[in-house]
Amino acid sequence: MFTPSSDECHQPVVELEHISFSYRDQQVISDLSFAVKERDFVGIIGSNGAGKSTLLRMIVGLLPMAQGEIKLFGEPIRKFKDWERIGYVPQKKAFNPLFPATVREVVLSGLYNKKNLFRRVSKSQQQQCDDALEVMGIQSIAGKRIGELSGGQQQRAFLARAMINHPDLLILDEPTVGIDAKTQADFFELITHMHQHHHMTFLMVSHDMYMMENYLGKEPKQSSGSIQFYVRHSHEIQNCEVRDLQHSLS
Ligand SMILES: Nc1ncnc2c1ncn2[C@@H]1O[C@H](COP(=O)(O)OP(=O)(O)OP(=O)(O)O)[C@@H](O)[C@H]1O
Repeated sequence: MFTPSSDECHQPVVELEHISFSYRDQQVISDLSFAVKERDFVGIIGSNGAGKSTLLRMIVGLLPMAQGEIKLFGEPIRKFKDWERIGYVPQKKAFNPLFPATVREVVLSGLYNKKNLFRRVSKSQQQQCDDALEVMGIQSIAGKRIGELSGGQQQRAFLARAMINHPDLLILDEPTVGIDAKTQADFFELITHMHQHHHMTFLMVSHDMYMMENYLGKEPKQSSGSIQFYVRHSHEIQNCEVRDLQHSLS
């Protein structure tokens, strides 16, 4: 009987095909191809200015692609509409600490898109918000102003915001910058737990080599320019031949 290999039995979530990008005359990304598959944890490292944030911003549709093709869940990005399937936590420097919103409001804003910006928040949406706050362990600070929180608490709030729609893919841009070592370790434990137990796919930029090597191994799977991709599959992926065998027997 044919049993697909772990690489074959999980669908691509993000496909980058010969991507190039320039800011005016500065070429930042050149002919990059890479695929993130279901339930991968992909860590991206690279020197300052290598183009990591630019790449993530292209993937979430914030920057137009100059050349090449990006597919999300198998669909070309220009046709893709299912943005709820993707949670994105941008770099912290993109956040204005004077922003006058509470943690609850920030988390709820993850539900809004252009269509429902002015709708009242329903009971079930409040429940979704409570669930996200609970998963991140920040229910007790839901009423606090986001700007008053510590860096680690803010990161949890932004993660809860990205999680509120139960995304299949979570994209994180340097999520632990500016937070202490203990909080960083807790944060990594939280996201690796989510990777192993919540069947999610992760794409994360980080300068934290210790975490990368610890969770993703010492060798990058691929390098492109000065960007390197480290990959780990979740346990479910390693066992997917078994899963498929069980499916075919049931
Ligand atoms: N809006 C912009 N306009 C012009 N140039 C930009 C813009 N944003 C980034 N750049 C330049 O593009 C290059 C790549 O930037 P990017 O932020 O993607 O790098 P990075 O790998 O994420 O860096 P870091 O590790 O420092 O966050 C840098 O040289 C940067 O100065």
